[in-house]
Amino acid sequence: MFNKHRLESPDAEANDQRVRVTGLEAGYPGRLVLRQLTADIPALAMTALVGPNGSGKSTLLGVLAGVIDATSGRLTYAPGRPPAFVPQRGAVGDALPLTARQTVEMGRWGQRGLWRRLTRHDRTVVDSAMERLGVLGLAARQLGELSGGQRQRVLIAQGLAQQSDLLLLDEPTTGLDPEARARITTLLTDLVADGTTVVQATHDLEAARSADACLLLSDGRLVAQGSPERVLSPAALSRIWQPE
Ligand SMILES: Nc1ncnc2c1ncn2[C@@H]1O[C@H](COP(=O)(O)OP(=O)(O)OP(=O)(O)O)[C@@H](O)[C@H]1O
Repeated sequence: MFNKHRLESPDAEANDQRVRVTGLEAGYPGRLVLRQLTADIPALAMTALVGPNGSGKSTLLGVLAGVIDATSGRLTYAPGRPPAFVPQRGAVGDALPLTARQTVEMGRWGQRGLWRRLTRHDRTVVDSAMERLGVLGLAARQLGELSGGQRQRVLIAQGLAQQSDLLLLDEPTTGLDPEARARITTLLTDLVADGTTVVQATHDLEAARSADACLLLSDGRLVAQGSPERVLSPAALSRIWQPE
């Protein structure tokens, strides 16, 4: 598992990190968001991205996932599969004419290609992902008809179906009831134990405190990284969330 001393050491072996981000600048047309961001994503660990609204968490996830291009800086990935990205459920159109099952099946397109039929193995992976998220019973329902929390679980199942060793999630437990939240938290912990590197943006300080590492962002810059106890100190929290 994750070795905290290694993360804090400037001599950390490159292969302790799943992703190394160096001097990253990224954003949207006409709007630079991430500025000179240098950070490590430790391998085989849970990393929480924390920071106020608009601090750049989703943008950083988008860059790590390869859906937002960096304008400068370097991203170094340890050998592994392409990342699986689970966006915020609000970022996924309600009007898509897809069932829950078809949505999860899209997670297999990376391996299978867009037009090929899914194999028996693909269907087993999809079933198992849906079962783990408790959404098998919703398989035939239209995505747009599901409640927010149900849709969230379907999107996480889609991420799981990609069978990546790097899972990026944007606020995976926001809007879930306590039982569903606990289920996702347990699932993510199990995935890390099984060899997945998990990165989640979250406003849930309890989830962030139980992560192996935290990256604290403010205004597009990295304010701190390391163990949750160090990064989420009362002083840091009051400085970031209650500016003068
Ligand atoms: N598609 C976009 N086009 C232009 N600006 C954007 C876009 N998406 C986000 N931004 C801006 O980028 C900045 C960072 O947004 P981002 O969504 O990365 O923050 P966040 O930390 O994830 O916020 P939240 O906690 O509210 O989800 C914000 O100022 C936001 O307004």
